Amino acid sequence: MAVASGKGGVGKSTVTVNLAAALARQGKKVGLIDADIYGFSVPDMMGIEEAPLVEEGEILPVERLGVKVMSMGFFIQDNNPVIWRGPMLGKMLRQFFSDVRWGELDYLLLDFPPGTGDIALDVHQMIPQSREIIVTTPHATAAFVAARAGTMALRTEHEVLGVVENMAYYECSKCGEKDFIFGRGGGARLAESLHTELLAQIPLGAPDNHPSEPDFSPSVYKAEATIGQLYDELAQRITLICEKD
Ligand SMILES: Nc1ncnc2c1ncn2[C@@H]1O[C@H](COP(=O)(O)OP(=O)(O)OP(=O)(O)O)[C@@H](O)[C@H]1O
Repeated sequence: MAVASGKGGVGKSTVTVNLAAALARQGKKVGLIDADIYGFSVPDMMGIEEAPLVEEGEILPVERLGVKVMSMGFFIQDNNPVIWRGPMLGKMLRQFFSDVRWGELDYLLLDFPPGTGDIALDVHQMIPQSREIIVTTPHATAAFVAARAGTMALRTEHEVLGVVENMAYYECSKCGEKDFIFGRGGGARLAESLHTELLAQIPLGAPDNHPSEPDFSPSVYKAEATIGQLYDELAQRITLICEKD
C-alpha cells in the first residue's frame, strides 16, 4: 500500500507512520518501507536510533510500535545527503523487497517521495498490485498537484484506496471551534476527481510525546489522543476496504 502526494510537506510521512502504528494497534502485522530515499524521515519520526542487524545475508527490519521498518536512513551516517541517480535508487528499493526478512505481513506500507518521479514510477512497475492512498492538504494548489500523483496511479492501473486530507483544520482547545487555516474542500474535490473516497480529515496538532517515554516516537500520535483516534478510524476503514476482497 503506497502513500503518495503531489507536493512535499503535506504530511505524507506523518500519515504513513501513524497509519502503520494504527494498523499495528489493531493487531495487524505491518511493515513500512521509507521509499523517500532522498528525503527519508521515517526513522527520525519514529524515534529509531538503532541500525538493522544482518543475519545470514538478510537484513532484519527495525521494529517500533509493532511496525517493522526499513529506511535508507539506517545506512547513512551523520545525516549526509544521498547523491545518487535514478537507477541506483530503484536498485536500493528492490533490495528493500528482496533482501529484508519481513516475515509474514498483512500490510506493507510504502512512504513515497513526493511527486511523480523515478521512484514512484519504479514502485508502480515493481509492484503492479500495490494500492495507493493520496495525501493532500485542503489547499487548492496542493490538491491540484496531488491529482497528478493520483492520475499516475490510475494510469499504471493501481487501485486508489482514497484520499487523506491532512492539516484539514485547527480546532481551538478552549472553545472547540474549527478554523480552516489552509482553506476547505481540497481533499473532497481531489477524491471526486479521482472517483474515490475521502478517507479521513486530520486536523493540525502536534503529538503529545516526551523523550523520557519508552518507545518515544516524536511524530506518532498516541491511541488515546483525538488525532490518534482519527488514525484508528482511518486504519479501520482501510482494513474494511482491503479485507472485503
Ligand atoms: N496534522 C499535522 N499537524 C501538525 N503538523 C503536522 C501535521 N502533519 C504533518 N505535520 C508536520 O509537517 C511537517 C511535514 O510533514 P511530513 O514530513 O510528514 O510531510 P511530507 O509530505 O512527508 O514531506 P516530504 O514530502 O518533504 O517528505 C513535519 O514537520 C510534520 O511534523
